[in-house]
Amino acid sequence: MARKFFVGGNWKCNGTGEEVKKIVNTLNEAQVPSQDLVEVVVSPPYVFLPLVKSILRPDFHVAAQNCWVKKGGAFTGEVSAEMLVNLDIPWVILGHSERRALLNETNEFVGDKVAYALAQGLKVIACVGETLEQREAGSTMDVVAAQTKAIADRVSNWSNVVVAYEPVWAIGTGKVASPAQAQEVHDELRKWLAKNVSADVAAATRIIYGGSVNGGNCKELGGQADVDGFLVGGASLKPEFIDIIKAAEVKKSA
Ligand SMILES: O=C(CO)COP(=O)(O)O
Repeated sequence: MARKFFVGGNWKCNGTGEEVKKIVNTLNEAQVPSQDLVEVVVSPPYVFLPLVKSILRPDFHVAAQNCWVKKGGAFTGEVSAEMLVNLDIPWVILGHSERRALLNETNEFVGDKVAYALAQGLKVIACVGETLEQREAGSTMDVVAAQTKAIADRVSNWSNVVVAYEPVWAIGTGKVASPAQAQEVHDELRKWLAKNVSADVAAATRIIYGGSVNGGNCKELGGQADVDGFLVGGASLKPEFIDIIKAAEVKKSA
C-alpha cells in the first residue's frame, strides 16, 4: 500500500485571531491536490484550535501542538488528550524538539505521551531528531533510534502514528537538510522500524521531514523515496505552504 503524502503546518506560538483567520482564508481558497494524494493538517496554538476547526475547509484537519501525558486533573496549564477528543481535534504533535530542549521532555516522557494520546483515539505526529553536536559526533542514528525506541516500547499499533524527522540544526535556521541527508535518515529509520517493530509497520508508516522546508526546496526533498511529506514551521504561516502541499504531486510520477 502506498503511503499517502502528509503535509503538516506547525504554527508554533504565533498569531493573533486576525492573523489566524487570514491564514485559514488563504488555505481555504487554495487549489491543492485531492485528499487521495495528500493529507493536510495544520496545528495552531491551543487557544485558536476551536476557531480554526470551525472555519477551516473540511478536507484539511487540525492538530494540537502538545497534550498532557495522562488523564486531566490537577495539572495547571495543561490540556489533556481527552479534551482534544472532546473538541473533535483529531491530531496532536508530540515530542517536538523545542519541547524536548526547552521543557526538558525526555524520550520516556514523550513515549508515555504518545501511548496515552493514541489510547484516547488521537492520531500522533511524533517528532525525533538530532542536534548539530550529535550529528557532528556521528551519533545521529543512535539518537533518533533511542527516541523512536521509547515510543516503540510503549506502542503496539502504529496505524495512527506519523514520524517526523526534524534535525534540530535545521529548525528555524534556514539550514535545510540536503535531500540526500534527509533520505539517509528516513531510510535508516524505516530499517529500524522493520527490525524492531515489523516489516508491515515499516512499509506503512509515514516518515515526514521537518526543518526549514519551503516552497523552493520541497519538491526535491519530497521526491526522495522515503520522504513521505513534511512538518513545516515558518513557511506554514505563509502562502507558500500551498506550494509545499502541491509537492505531493512529485509522488504521482514516482
Ligand atoms: O519545527 C519545525 C516544524 O515542526 C520546522 O520549523 P521551520 O520550518 O521553521 O524550520
